[in-house]
Amino acid sequence: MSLDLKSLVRTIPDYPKKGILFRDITTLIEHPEGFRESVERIAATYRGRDITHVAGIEARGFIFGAGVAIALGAGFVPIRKKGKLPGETIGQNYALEYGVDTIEIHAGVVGPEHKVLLVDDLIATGGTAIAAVGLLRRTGTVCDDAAFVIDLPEIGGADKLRAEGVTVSSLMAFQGH
Ligand SMILES: O=P(O)(O)OC[C@H]1O[C@H](OP(=O)(O)OP(=O)(O)O)[C@H](O)[C@@H]1O
Ligand SMILES: Nc1ncnc2[nH]cnc12
Repeated sequence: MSLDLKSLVRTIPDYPKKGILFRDITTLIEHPEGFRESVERIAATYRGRDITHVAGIEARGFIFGAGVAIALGAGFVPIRKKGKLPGETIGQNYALEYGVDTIEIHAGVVGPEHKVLLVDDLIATGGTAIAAVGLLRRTGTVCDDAAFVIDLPEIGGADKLRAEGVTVSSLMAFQGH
């Protein structure tokens, strides 16, 4: 029987720094089979789809995105928080469930000839993912697919991302936030 990945995610009530029901993926990635199977299940959905690059959002999106990129034989594009990338960047502001931030990518890395899959650990309001897709699309690249380990559907971010013309997949959903 396949592994119950959802049971490997830890829930932290009233996470003190952020005041929300925090869905913690560290317990999932600390589990060797849980981590491997999470990455493999995401990659299986996108095999044969000509994905040239996986874009992962700092920090937790790096963990899953890098694994999916290797599994698909794609390049990895780090989407970083402001001021972290060493080269010339383009950036996008966005609102979080708990604050505001800016994400950046290196300029000139992806363009119209590329097909990018966005990967992150979790979608809540969708603010981060919508900003990431918008940023990638500003380069002219095709970014019509996004994969998440966790969806919080009551918050509605995945539906907002779908309204942007993005096909969204997730490995599990949690009610309550
Ligand atoms: O759908 P949203 O409401 O935008 O929230 C989801 C984002 O929030 C978390 O990242 P966070 O910015 O906390 O960064 P971290 O990965 O560095 O902890 C999570 O990893 C997603 O990237
Ligand atoms: N509820 C949540 N749990 C973990 N990470 C998050 N990022 C945004 N909302 C979150």
